[in-house]
Amino acid sequence: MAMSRAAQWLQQALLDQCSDSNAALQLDPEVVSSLVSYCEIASPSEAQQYLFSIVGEEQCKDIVSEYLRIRGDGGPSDVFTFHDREAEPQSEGGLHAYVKPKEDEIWSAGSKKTSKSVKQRTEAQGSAPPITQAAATKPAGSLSIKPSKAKGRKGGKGISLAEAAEGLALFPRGGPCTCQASRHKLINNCLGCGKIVCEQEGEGPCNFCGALVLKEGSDYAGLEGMSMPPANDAEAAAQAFKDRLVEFDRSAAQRTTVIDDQSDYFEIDGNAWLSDKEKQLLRQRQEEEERIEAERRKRVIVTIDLLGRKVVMEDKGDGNDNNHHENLILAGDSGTSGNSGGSDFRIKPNPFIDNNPVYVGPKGPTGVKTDKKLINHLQGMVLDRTGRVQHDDPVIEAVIGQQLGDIHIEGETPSSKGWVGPRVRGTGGSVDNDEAECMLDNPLSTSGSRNDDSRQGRNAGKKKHHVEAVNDSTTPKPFDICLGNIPRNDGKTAIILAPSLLDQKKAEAALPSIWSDTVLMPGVVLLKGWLSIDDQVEIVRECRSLGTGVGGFYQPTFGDGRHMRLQMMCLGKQHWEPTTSSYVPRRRNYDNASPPAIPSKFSDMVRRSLQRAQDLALKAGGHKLGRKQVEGELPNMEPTVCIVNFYEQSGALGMHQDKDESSASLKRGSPVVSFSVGDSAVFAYGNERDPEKAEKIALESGDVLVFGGPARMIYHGVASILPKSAPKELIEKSNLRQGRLNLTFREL
Ligand SMILES: O=C(O)CCC(=O)C(=O)O
Ligand SMILES: [Fe+2]
Repeated sequence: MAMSRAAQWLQQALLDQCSDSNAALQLDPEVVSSLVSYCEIASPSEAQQYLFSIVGEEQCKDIVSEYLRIRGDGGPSDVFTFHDREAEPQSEGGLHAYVKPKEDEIWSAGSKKTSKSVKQRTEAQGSAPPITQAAATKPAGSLSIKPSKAKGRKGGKGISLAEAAEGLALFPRGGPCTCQASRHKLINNCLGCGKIVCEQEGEGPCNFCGALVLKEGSDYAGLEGMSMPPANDAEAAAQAFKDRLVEFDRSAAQRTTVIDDQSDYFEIDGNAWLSDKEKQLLRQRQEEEERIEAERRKRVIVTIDLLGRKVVMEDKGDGNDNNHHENLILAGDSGTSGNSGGSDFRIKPNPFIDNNPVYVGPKGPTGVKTDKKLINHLQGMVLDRTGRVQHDDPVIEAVIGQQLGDIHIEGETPSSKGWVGPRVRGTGGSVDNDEAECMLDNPLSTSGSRNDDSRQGRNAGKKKHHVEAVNDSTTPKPFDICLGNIPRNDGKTAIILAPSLLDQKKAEAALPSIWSDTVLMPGVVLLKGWLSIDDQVEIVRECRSLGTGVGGFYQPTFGDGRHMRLQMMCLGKQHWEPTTSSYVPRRRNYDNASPPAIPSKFSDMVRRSLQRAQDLALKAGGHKLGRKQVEGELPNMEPTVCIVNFYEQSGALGMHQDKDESSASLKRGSPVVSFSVGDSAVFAYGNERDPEKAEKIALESGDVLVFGGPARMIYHGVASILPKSAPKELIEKSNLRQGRLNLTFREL
């Protein structure tokens, strides 16, 4: 092949240099011609690089630049050095040339002897530089070489990555180091021999075995982005799978979270993995948590429902926060709808209690139909109240008497069962909890306690018959109408409050002032203060004694399970049973006890008072006409039954007729004689069931009311009790607790 002008020039220049006996370069002509022929097929940069590494940069810099200039590939200013590799142009024809070392060549990485050894070998063997045609004709772009990091190195050669990977190439970098990455940073372990390569040694072939050692993510020798596109789908899938595995492995540590709660919470002191500081921190945390828990236990949450007249407190006994009463959220009375389920919520439920107060508006509790004519208890006389008879007057006294400061709520629930509730100064005893559950007894409502038109109770629904033996230990201790040992109930926490003071004052103010005996209507006579204080004290003593004995006071329940808002006992021949609204010899609904006899003193008082009432009735217009009953007349009556009621402050009795006595007695108009002792009551009576249409009077302690004859079937009821209205003397002498004692005598 004919040599180009540039090649001829190069050959001559090199020979001339070698012919100089002083020159460092001593090559024989054959070697020179091999060099030239390689340069001819190499790209300018490769030719330059090649010449620099064989001949030496210093020695042939000028020759190379002139050669390239003649080749037309750049003049002296275009001379390439290792520094300029980034700007390396494509070789002519897109060919890359590279130098493949002979198999027996040992390349010492980073050794400056490289060019020399090649030179020496070349000299010794007189052979051409190692150029293979195959490599020389490798297609462009198949491999590219990025600039070496060992900038400024003299010598070096173009290599393929395949060579580099095999550890055959020389990579310029720092000198050998034996620190094993203890002094310098770690590059990596050699995958060939395991040598630890440090930064001092740098990336490149391992100094020991020659295998390529690279940093993770290295772009050394252009590895970055050099990956070949997958040849086919299978390869692509395999590569993707490999990448996924590698990524999974790489991020394994981040994914794995170890929660050592044993050492976090339970084992502090003996934990070998914790430092002293960590132990201290954990101890502090534990103490803080224990403190918060102790405070939580001490906290007592009390809901005072002024509208619903109730006090309800958290029962923490079972340790469960049973918050399943969200449907019982208290609603304020909007004044129009009275819809307790409306959006007009005023009081949030106490989340800790089972018995959240339920607001019952004029329409009654949600889902319960009540008479729409029920009287709004906030207007005048309290006729429409919700609640039950209760045993809790001390706390009511405190609340009503605005002595809230007197209530000492004890910090902790002493037992898991009941709340040892508010204690009131001076009473010494705990406040009873209300055992009743019914919220529906609307006093004076037509569907009230003594429902329908008489003492005929609702037979429908569940009946709570208590037919156990009288002395059954499950029977609660009878109610004591006098202060002293107050019997406890079953630990439920709802307490029904009496009407607010405002309500009571309004009710009182609305009542007519009656100072003397009066015929209220034909057949209804009020004997004002007829019972002397001594009589009253006697009545209290007898009732207390009978009431706490067998067949004594109990809180009756209607057939539908509702409780009456009073304590009751019957005296005489029969027991009136609210579940059936009938007279029975024994109270099957409760403890099977038979009623105690009516004390003769009582019967005597009845006879005398009735006599007085009859006289008044006659004077008022009633008179006898032969055997014919005349309007206003009150017939005689020998009491065979007495119903004794004790109303606490929230007690009441709905509008009803007394019509469970014998038909003969009723037909005759046999009068009912009623004694009132203790706190005053707002008593309603009239010819209609509608309490709004009823007359209201105050029945005070000592009053006797007689209704019979033409008024035997009047509707009547107790709207409310006026607290603290009992005569002081009576209280002092009898120790009667707050509330009202009422005895109604009738003939069966
Ligand atoms: O307590 C009252 O004044 C009335 C009692 C009553 O009506 C009854 O027991 O039937
Ligand atoms: Fe009655």
